[in-house]
Amino acid sequence: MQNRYACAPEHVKTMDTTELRERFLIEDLFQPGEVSLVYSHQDRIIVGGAVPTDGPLTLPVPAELRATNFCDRRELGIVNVGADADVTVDGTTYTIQNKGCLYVGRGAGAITFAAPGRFYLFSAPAHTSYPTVLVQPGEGDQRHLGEAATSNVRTLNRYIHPDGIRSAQISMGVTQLAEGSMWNTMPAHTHDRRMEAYLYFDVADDARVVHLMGQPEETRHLIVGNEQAVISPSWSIHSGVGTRAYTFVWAMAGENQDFDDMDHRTITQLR
Ligand SMILES: O=C[C@H](O)[C@@H](O)CC(=O)C(=O)O
Ligand SMILES: [Zn+2]
Repeated sequence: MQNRYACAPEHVKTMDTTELRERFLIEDLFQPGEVSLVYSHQDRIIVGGAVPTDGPLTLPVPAELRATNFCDRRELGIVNVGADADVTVDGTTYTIQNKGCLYVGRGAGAITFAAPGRFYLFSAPAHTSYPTVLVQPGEGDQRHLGEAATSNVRTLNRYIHPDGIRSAQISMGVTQLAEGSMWNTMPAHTHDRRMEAYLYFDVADDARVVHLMGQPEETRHLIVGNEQAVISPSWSIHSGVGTRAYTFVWAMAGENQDFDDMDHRTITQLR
């Protein structure tokens, strides 16, 4: 498991492209035949990618967790960005459709992933246990956002949240841009109560997303390709513009689970 420490905003101001990418962008999360994990000290979340090929893959229990099972003290959200495929938790099999989500509560035992899925993982420490629940695309709470005039028509699906799949601290969902729309989360916001991670997917091979990060008055950008993830500290904006439409998984952890508790910034405040 890769380890990434948290960075202060004063440090981020001084970073060049290479260092920004090393610290905040995860380019190689989806490796054929492997489960890849990155431990971030931003709220101690773990992001991962599981790409089963020849046979099912078992979620490893990295030594860094000092645990017997991955979910001994953690909960886990899984979104399938590949074709419909099975995940087995403690002997129960769930078929997650493309863009569907499985929540795995604290206390779960062995977790395995089957082909042809491409599974994105987001995990956080959990103080209590909630049931393992599957939600398929379209079954979450949907918000239709944006306008053609601002090139940000999109559908936001909330899966793990206080009125949906319950969790100890994870909030998680999928936002899909309409054809011809390119912007997400502009006007931008921060939420000092929560960190957030984005996984951009369904990005065309010859397309990129320009992800905006940093303090609102001191922004930086990352050029992001398909199935690459970005770690967004609580003090950072997280917004993106693609060279064409794309989809992303967003997931948060931290002090609260109040989705609308955001510190909004106007477009003209950004620097
Ligand atoms: O705090 C919430 C997150 O930034 C995302 O849910 C935003 C998003 O999906 C969107 O505006 O399209
Ligand atoms: Zn946010």
